[in-house]
Amino acid sequence: MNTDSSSTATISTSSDNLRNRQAQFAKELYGKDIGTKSGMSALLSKNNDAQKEAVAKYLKHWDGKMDTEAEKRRLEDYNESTHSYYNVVTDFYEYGWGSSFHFSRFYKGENFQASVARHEHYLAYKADIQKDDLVLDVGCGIGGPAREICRFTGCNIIGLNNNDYQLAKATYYAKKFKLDDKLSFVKGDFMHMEFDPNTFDKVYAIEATVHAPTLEGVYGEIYKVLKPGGIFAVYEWVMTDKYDPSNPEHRKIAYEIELGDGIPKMYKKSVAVDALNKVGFQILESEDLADNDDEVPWYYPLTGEWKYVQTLSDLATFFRTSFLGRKVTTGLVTLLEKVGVAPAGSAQVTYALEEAAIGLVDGGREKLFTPMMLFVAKKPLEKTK
Ligand SMILES: CC(C)=CCC[C@@H](C)[C@H]1CC[C@H]2C3=C(CC[C@]12C)[C@@]1(C)CC[C@H](O)C[C@@H]1CC3
Ligand SMILES: C[S@@+](CC[C@H](N)C(=O)[O-])C[C@H]1O[C@@H](n2cnc3c(N)ncnc32)[C@H](O)[C@@H]1O
Repeated sequence: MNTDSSSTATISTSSDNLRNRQAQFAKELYGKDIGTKSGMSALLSKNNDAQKEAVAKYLKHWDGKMDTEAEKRRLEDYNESTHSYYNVVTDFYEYGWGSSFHFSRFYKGENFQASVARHEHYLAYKADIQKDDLVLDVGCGIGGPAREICRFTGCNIIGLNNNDYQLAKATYYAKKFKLDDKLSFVKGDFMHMEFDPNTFDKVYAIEATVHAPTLEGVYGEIYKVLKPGGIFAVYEWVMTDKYDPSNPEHRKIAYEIELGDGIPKMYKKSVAVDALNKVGFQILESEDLADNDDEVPWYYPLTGEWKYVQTLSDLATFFRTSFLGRKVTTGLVTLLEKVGVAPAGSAQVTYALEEAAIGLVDGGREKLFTPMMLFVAKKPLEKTK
């Protein structure tokens, strides 16, 4: 009994320490008006020493080693490592992609923003989100999807995130767009949720739970906080059934995705299915939305192939995300870092993002990887396990 309570106290003290340290660090990195600047302007105003430390903390696990020991270290350090990853990539993401940090399908004639919003609406529809529902957004980024889903359905959303900088931005935008009566954002690790059990009507997660060291861990936490009868809908990042980890070409692609996207370990689809079942969910639907003959593939903005661009309004986004645009960004950031305008380590981040882009496109083309494995799962009314 004693041992139990003292170990619980030790765990919560150490997680409080981590939380305080991370919050303090974000303030050092971004200064007191944290969250109010965007993209390149935010990047250029970062503190040099703090940025150097954040880049080192992210990249220390990515030294090319693919053995089980290296993987174990990445899995153990998932929280700090992911936190550091988003401390250094968030401004690039916002500059290159916008405020929703996920992929989407594209229809002919549909522009980039419309496709991103439709992908979010589709998940809200699949999760059966209704007006005034209390909804949890697991790994909410800077709140792009939460703002869109709130406008689309009229629900109330709590966004959970372990990154202080993104939380500051999400909170700032909710206020700016007058959605702060419906949206709130809280700091927390999705592997150890602090909400009361059976709190939420619906839960969704968009391209976030892939950062978990184990899918069973994060799905188990979601199951706990969802009300009985509630729905969980997720776009999961997984390697497809075609992926063979013993094939060096396949493993190289998975490693590029892990490195460039700050993921401790990419799992296969079957691992996600087993994890959902094991924690008690009843899977209502599972579909790989990337497994189709779409004329415009989901990874097109990263290819640099002009033939896919759908509207003139997408030209700026397409240029920034394309191979050529990325080279221009890397060159400019390298120059700005050399003359002391961009913080130290920024160029290294652009190299890592380049690996991400290459791994994602190769994984997409070969159908070894999908960023949109849709699972719709229900927490049964009666306890089944
Ligand atoms: C990391 C996870 C689980 C999801 C994020 C998905 C995407 C939003 C990102 C994956 C790779 C990112 C890159 C960029 C934007 C956001 C992603 C597409 C850039 C285009 C941002 C601008 C840089 O100069 C190049 C980046 C390449 C990778
Ligand atoms: C690719 S972003 C997606 C963000 C958002 N869902 C969207 O689509 O814009 C992944 C998100 O998961 C969050 N995340 C990663 N690990 C986490 C953890 N252990 N606990 C809470 N959030 C986490 C990151 O901080 C980031 O906001």
